[in-house]
Amino acid sequence: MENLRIGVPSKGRLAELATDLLKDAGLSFRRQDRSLFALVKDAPVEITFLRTDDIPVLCAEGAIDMGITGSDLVAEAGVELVERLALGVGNCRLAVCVPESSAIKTAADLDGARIATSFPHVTEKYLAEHGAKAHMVTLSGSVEVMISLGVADAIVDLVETGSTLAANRLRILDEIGRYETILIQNHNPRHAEMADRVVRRLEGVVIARSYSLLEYNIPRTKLAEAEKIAPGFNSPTVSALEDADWCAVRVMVPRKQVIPAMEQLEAIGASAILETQIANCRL
Ligand SMILES: Nc1ncnc2c1ncn2[C@@H]1O[C@H](COP(=O)(O)OP(=O)(O)OP(=O)(O)O)[C@@H](O)[C@H]1O
Ligand SMILES: O=P(O)(O)OC[C@H]1O[C@H](OP(=O)(O)OP(=O)(O)O)[C@H](O)[C@@H]1O
Ligand SMILES: [Mg+2]
Repeated sequence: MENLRIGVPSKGRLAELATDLLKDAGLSFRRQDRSLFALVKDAPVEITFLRTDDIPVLCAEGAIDMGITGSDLVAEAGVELVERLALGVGNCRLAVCVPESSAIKTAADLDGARIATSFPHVTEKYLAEHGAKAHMVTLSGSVEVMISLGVADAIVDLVETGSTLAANRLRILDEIGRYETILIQNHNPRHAEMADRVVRRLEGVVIARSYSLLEYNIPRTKLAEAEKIAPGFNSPTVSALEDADWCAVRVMVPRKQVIPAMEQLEAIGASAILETQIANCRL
């Protein structure tokens, strides 16, 4: 059977994120210099390095079976694909932005305006939904500067921290959508069984990265209360201790909730509370 082909960003902010995820999932490869192709060790998989924004269309066309790219770029490409897995990285929003002092106050005010963007299709759809028609200036980058260059009255661009907007004295008029890095697949992969294995492997890493393992000892009388604080992915594992009044608990806790959970557990009488990072998991 032919190898499964996975498209991975060759450069830009998603390149390293995607490569690290695949390696952590046991899909290791070595990219030589600027080569556009690599074989995965010990699996019938080959990696093709492509531009992030070309990955959706190349996947839909069948040149690659799977790909790692932004869901914003999938929406913009408007192609038929299967979204297999959200990868928990690359979170951003697409927003309509105007100068802080602009007279444009609502989406309807965009009627007749000039809008600079790298997302013309998503923008046109948004404008149509708001009954507005605008002159589109389509660019591949540096969109925020187009207002001060006098090319546009508004922009539609990705916002992450908001620092680019602040630096250019722009404000968000409306949010069009929220996006993240995803694993996509075409409808007829060359190696469907391997494609499912890639999904399961990456899922193990994605879940492991977003959870920690908490272990603690607690008086049995407080166990029910402790389980409310940290209910776990499935349910906590409880083991007996030499002192029959106490038990030991192991539970998965979302990373962001670990510190407050530790504090609350301590407050109800837990002791020896340990956090361990999970490298990989199958649940
Ligand atoms: N702050 C952000 N700005 C832009 N894209 C982001 C941001 N955060 C996450 N992303 C995601 O990264 C994708 C852009 O990936 P790309 O490979 O083009 O990286 P880049 O660093 O913008 O490269 P380039 O310098 O070529 O523009 C976006 O489509 C989006 O899915
Ligand atoms: O909200 P922030 O955290 O400031 O991030 C958003 C900025 O990052 C991206 O630009 P990028 O760095 O990719 O430059 P580019 O315009 O050359 O693509 C995006 O196009 C915004 O300009
Ligand atoms: Mg960019």
